[in-house]
Order: sequence, then structure tokens, then C-alpha cells
Amino acid sequence: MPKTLHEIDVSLGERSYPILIGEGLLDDCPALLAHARGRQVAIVTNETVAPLFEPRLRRALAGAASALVTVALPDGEAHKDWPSLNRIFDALLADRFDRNCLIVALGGGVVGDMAGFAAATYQRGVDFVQVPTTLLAQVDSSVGGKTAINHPLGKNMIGAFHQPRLVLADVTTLRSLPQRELSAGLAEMLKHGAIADPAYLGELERDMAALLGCEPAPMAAAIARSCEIKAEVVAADEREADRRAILNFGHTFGHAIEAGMGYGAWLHGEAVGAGMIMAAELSRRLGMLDAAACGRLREAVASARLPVSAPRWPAERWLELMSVDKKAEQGTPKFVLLDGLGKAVVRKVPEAPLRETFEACAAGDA
Ligand SMILES: NC(=O)c1ccc[n+]([C@@H]2O[C@H](COP(=O)([O-])OP(=O)(O)OC[C@H]3O[C@@H](n4cnc5c(N)ncnc54)[C@H](O)[C@@H]3O)[C@@H](O)[C@H]2O)c1
Ligand SMILES: O=C(O)C(=O)C[C@@H](O)[C@H](O)[C@H](O)COP(=O)(O)O
Ligand SMILES: [Zn+2]
Repeated sequence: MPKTLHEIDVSLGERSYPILIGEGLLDDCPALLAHARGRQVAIVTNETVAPLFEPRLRRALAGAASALVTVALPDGEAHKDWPSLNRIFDALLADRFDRNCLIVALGGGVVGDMAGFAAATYQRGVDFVQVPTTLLAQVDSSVGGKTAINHPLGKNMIGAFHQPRLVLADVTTLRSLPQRELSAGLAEMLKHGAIADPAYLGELERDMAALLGCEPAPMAAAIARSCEIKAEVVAADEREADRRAILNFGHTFGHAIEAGMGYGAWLHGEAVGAGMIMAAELSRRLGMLDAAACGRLREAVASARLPVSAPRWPAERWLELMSVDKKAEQGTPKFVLLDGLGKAVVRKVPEAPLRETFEACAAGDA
């Protein structure tokens, strides 16, 4: 029997939508069927996820959709690009999908970001639903409507804001997720605690072994808390005029690592893990975060089995990579810093402490 364990609303006026977190929702979800009824539906997924879950989702949708196609993209961050995006458009056009069609993103954040961008732009915008199957996608990327592809010079540089109509997180899909991918999801969860809720950070620290073991009850509760935090921030500032930028904690450094190492060498969550340690270290050097809090965050990241050291690059390389960031102003990066745990602020910083941070956090030194 399918079970909805948590329901969280992303409150955005006419663009509001529910996040349903539960077990077995992939096979039976009235809310999904209501969106699919009588419409042309495209399931966008990838070559790894398709054999795991696509037949179940297809079966669930078959009675409702007027037409059903599946687009299975090549797997990996290195394929979050124009050719993959075009494969989605090719399939939609080949089957004469109209502007009333529905796109269903089935997979991790890479699939979700690309399917979402396709939905934002196909015939100037069609509806889409997120069915996230990684921990990272269930706690972060499926919520909030940021969609994008990468550019060789910068992460997520080409994209659009386009909110899904529904997020359907079936936690049973996480059973097949490799350990490294679970850790990547934990990075974004630790981020939510660090920027907005120290009590939640404490719960993650306490339950880390259970979460790494993907135990159903603590996992579903933590996914729900992360979604609540993200939903609250997005509802307050949908298009990142100011407050939403706090969700970028660890990402100025993290995106530089992803682009600089070549997309896919580090997982997004791994780069965010190391990036959060760098941002905490920078906050400490600016007198905003005490050494104990900085050390606590480092321990939490380590306990999630994430990298705690950054690549050893010359400062000029870091600065060049970070000059391509959506928070940057005319090439000068801004950073999400912690003014104590649970309180995030966004600032430009002097170059000296930044250079010290690169050095202090380089492999082996942090
Ligand atoms: N839009 C946003 O707000 C937002 C937020 C955070 C991250 N992101 C983006 O999300 C991406 C990272 O997402 P991700 O960590 O989910 O990576 P991913 O999409 O690459 O998925 C990770 C791996 O797990 C596989 N997989 C997916 N579900 C599985 C399952 N249930 N069992 C076994 N394998 C499974 C995938 O095929 C892939 O190989 C990055 O591109 C990042 O920039 C976007
Ligand atoms: O939703 C947001 O806002 C975030 O910043 C969430 C991040 O975890 C995510 O990686 C996002 O894609 C980064 O946004 P970007 O604007 O820096 O590309
Ligand atoms: Zn992220």
C-alpha cells in the first residue's frame, strides 16, 4: 500500500505546489495521475535510472496519459549539456507534443535540472513534475524551480526559474543508491542545518549512522525537515533577489571545484561538503564564526564520509573559477558566510583571508 508520510507546501501563490514524501508513491499517486490525465506525458530519465524505475512509473501513468514517451539520457554530470537537452526536444517534437504536455523528471538532480529546463523552454514553457530518486534530489534539487545546464566555464550557467507542479519523493527508491551518492545528499542536508536550523544540524549529527544506513524512519523525517527549510527560503525569495542566496552556502567554492576538476570528477555534494568547510573557515578568519563551530561543521562533514579538503590550486586559479558564479558582480565573487551556526549572510570579502583559506583548506592541511 502506498503511504504518504509527509506533505510540505511550497507557498508561491499561483505557482504553489506540494512535496509528497512517502513509500510506494511511484506506483500509485492520485496527485500525479491528476496532472497526467488526458495529456501527452514525457518521462525524462537516464540510462541508469530507467531500468530501475521507469517501468513502474510508466505502468502507473499508462491509464491516465493520452500518449507516453520516455527519453533516457546518458548518465552523469558531464552530460548536463546542450546535446542532452536537445535529445529531450527532439523526442517531444518527433511525437508532436503540444504546449499542454507534461514532463515528468525521473532521476537525480542532473535529470531534474535538465528536464526542468526543457519544461521551462519547450514551446515557451510547459508543466513538469519532479520524481526525485537520489537523496540529494529529494532534499534539495527537486524543490525550488532552479533548472539549468552547465557551461565549460561555469556550473549551471544556462538556465531558468521554472517551478514544478508537484514533487513526488518515494523514499524506497533510495534503497539502490550507492553509498557515495547518499553522502552527497547528506552534504545538502548539513547545509540546511548550518544555514537555518542548528537543532536540525544536531539531529543529523546524532542520526548520522542511521542516515548512512538509509534507515527509513530517520531518513524520511530528515528529508522532510530539509524540504521544509528549503521551501521556506524559496517562498520568501523565489528568484534569489537576496535571502535565497543562503542556499548557496559552500557552493561558491564547490562549483569552482566541480568546474575546475571537470564535471563529474567530484560529485556535486562532495564539492559542497568541502566548500562548506572552506566557507566556514573563511567565516572564522573574518571573525564571524568561532573555532568550535567551525570544527563542529568539519566533523559533521567528515562523519557523512565527504571530502574535507579542497584541491591544492594557486589562488589565481581559484579566483578565476569563482569569478564565473551567479552571485559574482562584474567578476568579483560573493560568499555565503556563517555569522554563527544557523545564521547565514552573503558578502564580498577582502582577498587576504580568502587566499589564506585556499591554503589552509588544501588537501592535507585543513
Ligand atoms: N536545482 C537545484 O536547486 C539543485 C540543487 C542541488 C543540486 N542540483 C544539481 O543536481 C545535480 C546533482 O544531483 P544528484 O546528486 O542527484 O546526482 P545525479 O543526478 O548525477 O545522480 C547521481 C547518480 O545516481 C544515479 N541514480 C539516481 N537514482 C538512483 C537510484 N535510486 N538508485 C541507484 N542509482 C540512482 C544516477 O543515475 C547517477 O549516476 C547537480 O547537477 C547539481 O548541480 C540542483
Ligand atoms: O536552490 C537554490 O537556490 C540553491 O542554491 C540550491 C543549491 O543546492 C543548488 O546546487 C543550486 O543549483 C545552485 O544554484 P546556482 O544558482 O548557484 O546554480
Ligand atoms: Zn547544491
